[in-house]
Amino acid sequence: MDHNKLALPVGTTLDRFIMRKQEDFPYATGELSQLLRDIALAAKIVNREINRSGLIDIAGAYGNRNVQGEDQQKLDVIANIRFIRALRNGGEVCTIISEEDEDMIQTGNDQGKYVVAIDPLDGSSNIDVNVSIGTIFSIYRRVSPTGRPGTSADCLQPGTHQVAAGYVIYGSSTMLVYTTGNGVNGFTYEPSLGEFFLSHPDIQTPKTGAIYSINEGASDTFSPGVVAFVKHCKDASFSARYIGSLVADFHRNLLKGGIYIYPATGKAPKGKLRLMYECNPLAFIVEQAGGRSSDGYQRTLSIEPKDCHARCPIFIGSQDLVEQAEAFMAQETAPVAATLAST
Ligand SMILES: O=P(O)(O)OC[C@H]1O[C@](O)(COP(=O)(O)O)[C@@H](O)[C@@H]1O
Ligand SMILES: [Mg+2]
Ligand SMILES: [Mg+2]
Repeated sequence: MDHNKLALPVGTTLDRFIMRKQEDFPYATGELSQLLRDIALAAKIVNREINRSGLIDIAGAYGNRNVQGEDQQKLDVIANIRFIRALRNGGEVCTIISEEDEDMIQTGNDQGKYVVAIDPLDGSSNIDVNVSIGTIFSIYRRVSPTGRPGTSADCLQPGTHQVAAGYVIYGSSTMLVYTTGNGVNGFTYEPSLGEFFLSHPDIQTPKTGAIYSINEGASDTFSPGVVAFVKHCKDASFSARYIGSLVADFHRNLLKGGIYIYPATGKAPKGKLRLMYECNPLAFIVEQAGGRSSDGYQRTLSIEPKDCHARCPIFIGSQDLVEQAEAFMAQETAPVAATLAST
């Protein structure tokens, strides 16, 4: 598909962009378009809550723990409610997998063709300190359009089956970045007009870069391959950048070139990040932008999810950097020099 078949000008509204892109698909019925609009609507509402979170009493912990064993922040809960409500009211989604809910959420839209996996609020540790946070979503089509919706066959599909994925970053500006498998486009929110406008058409991530993002606080439990790759980055005078909000670290590296790694650690032997609503959607986007994503060995999108909240290590970003990291992982016991020579 020639992504530029319909190169819409910067400043095109998201609504118009969705509508015009739908025309690329003669058999499109508009349901996915409507679903993307529902997500954009919820993002606008959550954006408003985030922007004024310091003024109203929505800062701090909610007092519950989620299925991950994490203390839920009030904004985690508010964002979760807002997105679930928008997806339920929109009517296109039969089942939702949310980071904040242990079980799959059946919306009651039994005719809904889509399953959505969502991280309503990403970067929870940064909520109260005014650092960029986000929302991450992944969309699948039901495998069994008739019959009981939300079966595990519908919900536990590999990332290669995603029909769309994206994220919202609530930062110095608020942006929505998404793909439907035909390139990646970014839209910036203009609050006074209540509209998202095309600001980053057809995003291509640089093939390489000089930024590495990893929480070195856990480095004493990194595997030899990760240790060797981090040393390689330092020897190459790369810049270390780590915000602690996956969406924000990913977005920076997507635009500037770089690699984000959340490896297996002593505390998180399977990695910390969740396959269905963190790793898969960002892997779909980075691949559509010319980058790469794996667990150090296997392509992220081909990993078979065992359950809704399955975790996996992630190495994601510029093609060359991820390949280099994979070479170190493959040769965990080989001397660094030999590994460098072979990459
Ligand atoms: O504090 P750590 O271990 O570096 O983990 C930070 C990572 O955890 C996360 O906060 C996990 O996501 P949630 O905030 O959605 O739970 C990522 O955004 C971030 O990259
Ligand atoms: Mg997250
Ligand atoms: Mg979250």
